[in-house]
Amino acid sequence: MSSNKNVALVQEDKDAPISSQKPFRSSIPVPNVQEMVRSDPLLVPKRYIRNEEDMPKEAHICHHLSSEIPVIDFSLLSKGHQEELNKLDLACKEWGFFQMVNHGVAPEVMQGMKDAADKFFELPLEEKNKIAMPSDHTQGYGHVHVLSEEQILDWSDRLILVLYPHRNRKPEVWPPTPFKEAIEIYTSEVRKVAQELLGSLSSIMGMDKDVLLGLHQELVQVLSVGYYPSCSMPDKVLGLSPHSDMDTITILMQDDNLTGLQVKRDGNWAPVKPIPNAFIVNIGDVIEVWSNGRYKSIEHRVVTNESKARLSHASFFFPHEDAEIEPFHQMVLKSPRSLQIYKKVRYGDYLKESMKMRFYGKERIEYAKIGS
Ligand SMILES: O=C(O)CCC(=O)C(=O)O
Ligand SMILES: [Fe+2]
Repeated sequence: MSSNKNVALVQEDKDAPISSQKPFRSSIPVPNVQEMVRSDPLLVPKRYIRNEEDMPKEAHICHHLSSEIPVIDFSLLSKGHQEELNKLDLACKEWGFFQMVNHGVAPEVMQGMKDAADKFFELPLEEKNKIAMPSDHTQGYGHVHVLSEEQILDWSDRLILVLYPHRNRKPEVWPPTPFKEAIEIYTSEVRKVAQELLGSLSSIMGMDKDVLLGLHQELVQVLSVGYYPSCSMPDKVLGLSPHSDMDTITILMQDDNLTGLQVKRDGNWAPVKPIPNAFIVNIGDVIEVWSNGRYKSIEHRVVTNESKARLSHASFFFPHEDAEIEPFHQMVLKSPRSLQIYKKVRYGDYLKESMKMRFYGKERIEYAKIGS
């Protein structure tokens, strides 16, 4: 693991607000992967080759587990069906991941977003670079989480935009119409789903539906459209390093025909096979803390393939930086020996500490553990 060190070589601006303007820390510049593949489809520079233990080896991929990833019916959840709420509880406890069907977002809205994103990523590099991520924040087209020259790089490029709050938007790095419109329509629909889902999560944690959303103070929303080019050596690289999400929940729209996302399960990896038009939802670190570890923010990663590029659309939902995150009393009581595992953290501090660390595995949540 020597070349993926937990070090930050970039200068840190200690006084800069960690606000949602900086959902991630500024990255050092790295090559555009799509362009690299376009100019030489066989080239895989050394910087992308994983250490032995991270290479996506077939022996560690449990295809049979894909069908066990829970499927939750959102329409039943929002009607308060107890059986579906029990399924949600189990899914968050056992998997931290589930597919969500009947979420109410129209297929045309989803397709509109996918088509517009496809068109954007097909544009020549100089066109896409008109909205390139600048060095002083992390919105726009580029890369995030690259903290050192030694870091092993992900086989992907992405477009990252803050949607809410509006005051944190950076209009200068938004793509032009019609992609812009597709983003507005799609993300506002996903926001409604997220708010409703927070209601269900609030219920299964023994609270009134609106409590969890209220505790966010402001529901910060970030979109990350990931482009994972094909790779001539898919068993040597990763599209995205293993990580857990540091948000409350993530709602992902993936390609209906390509599997790339894998979820960690008992030390192995379960591919998330797309169900057409379903969303994939995962629990982030914030819910893990609030639930005192009952619900898990599970590690996941993205693998590439030899023949096709894959696009994914991740919507991250975060609390306001001033929100205080602490295990709910009733969740502590439900824990083995009623032991509280996590302490109270201000979310902005959690983000700040997390971003000093490498984007890898589940190490970042250690900061919120009692005794750390
Ligand atoms: O692209 C994917 O399937 C997953 C993306 C993801 O995990 C992330 O952006 O945090
Ligand atoms: Fe993720």
